[in-house]
Amino acid sequence: MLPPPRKKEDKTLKITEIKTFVANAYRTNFVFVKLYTDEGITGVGEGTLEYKEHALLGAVEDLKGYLLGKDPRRIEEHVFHMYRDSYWRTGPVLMSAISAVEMAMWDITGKYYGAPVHALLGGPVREEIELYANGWFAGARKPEEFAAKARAAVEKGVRALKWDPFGSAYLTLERREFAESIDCVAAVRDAVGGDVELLIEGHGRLNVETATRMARALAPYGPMFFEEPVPPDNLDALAEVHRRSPVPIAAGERIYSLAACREFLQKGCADFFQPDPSHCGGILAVKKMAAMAEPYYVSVAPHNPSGPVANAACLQLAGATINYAILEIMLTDVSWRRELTDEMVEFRAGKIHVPNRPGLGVELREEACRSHPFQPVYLRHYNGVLTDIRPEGKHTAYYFQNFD
Ligand SMILES: O=C(O)[C@H](O)[C@@H](O)[C@H](O)[C@H](O)CO
Repeated sequence: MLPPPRKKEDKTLKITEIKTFVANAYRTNFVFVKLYTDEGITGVGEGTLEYKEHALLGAVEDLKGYLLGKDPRRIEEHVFHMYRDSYWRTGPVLMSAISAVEMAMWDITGKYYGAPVHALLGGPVREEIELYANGWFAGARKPEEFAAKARAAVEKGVRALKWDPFGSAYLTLERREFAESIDCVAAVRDAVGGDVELLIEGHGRLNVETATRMARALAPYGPMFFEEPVPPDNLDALAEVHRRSPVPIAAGERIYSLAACREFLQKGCADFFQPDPSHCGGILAVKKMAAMAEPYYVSVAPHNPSGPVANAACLQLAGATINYAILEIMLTDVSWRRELTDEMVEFRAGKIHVPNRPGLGVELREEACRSHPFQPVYLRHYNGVLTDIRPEGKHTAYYFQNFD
């Protein structure tokens, strides 16, 4: 229930300062945005966009002229203006900047009204959400290594595992590469048994024919979905694979506008739609996209491999979105992830609790962010070092506070 407005509702609340923080992490640098107001309430957002951190910081800088002095509770209005008045609209950089400040405005609004964001978004619809793990495989290269790491994650209570078994392939797979990918899936299925969900990540790498053949070869292993089977720039190709695939298809992390969402849904591209609240325009954009997906009977499973603020936004969306299917969680990160915020993720029996703290429920520790400055990270999907992006020993199993 929405709490009654506070007495000073008529008072203006103004954004007085906008700061950005970049903190180096496991597979990326987290990019956080913090908004300050004249009432002393602050809000945090995250636009983490690996390989484009500097461009993102510049895009946030460009939004300052519009945002400073504005009331952060007028979220829809501000997003409309930041989007329309950019003229060169959409694209991951601009949309991630808008997303980060949008999230921070939700955080402030929730704190102002003393309510968690999901209570202001039409929720709650659930108190906890099923998760699937990403990053559980860090360091594995051979099928038996993936199998051992999968077994370890399942022993910790994880019930769904995502990974990319396609090595350095792009567009086509040689006969040997094709067989190795399937061997890896078979080894993991064999290790975890029939009750655990397997989610196969394609990172947009195959052509229609190869992806279709792969989908058919994956079918005996019963994956929950095959993600981004083809590159993201041809939705007709994706729809074609979806029509011909015997297994469910997921995609959408590289959809940045309601217009692209419309095309994605109308063309029948997937069973699971994966907009990212750090890239598609923010929390309300995901909520709108989820509503657009509802009459197509498409579920949303937002892309969420980034940092603690993005994760908090996804959790709030999960709490208020009826067709939110499953929450992505990175099981591996740097050991200092826990220092960067006061993130408190309650994990129990394969599910995560939706937090009830006002706003997004997570605070940035500015000093800790400053002690882990930017370091370049490089895309590794097509160069054969998919699973090991830091020198051996630098990544750590990032298990949530009460991961048992
Ligand atoms: O579905 C996912 O979680 C993503 O695709 C991630 O794997 C990264 O965003 C991608 O690797 C780009 O760095």
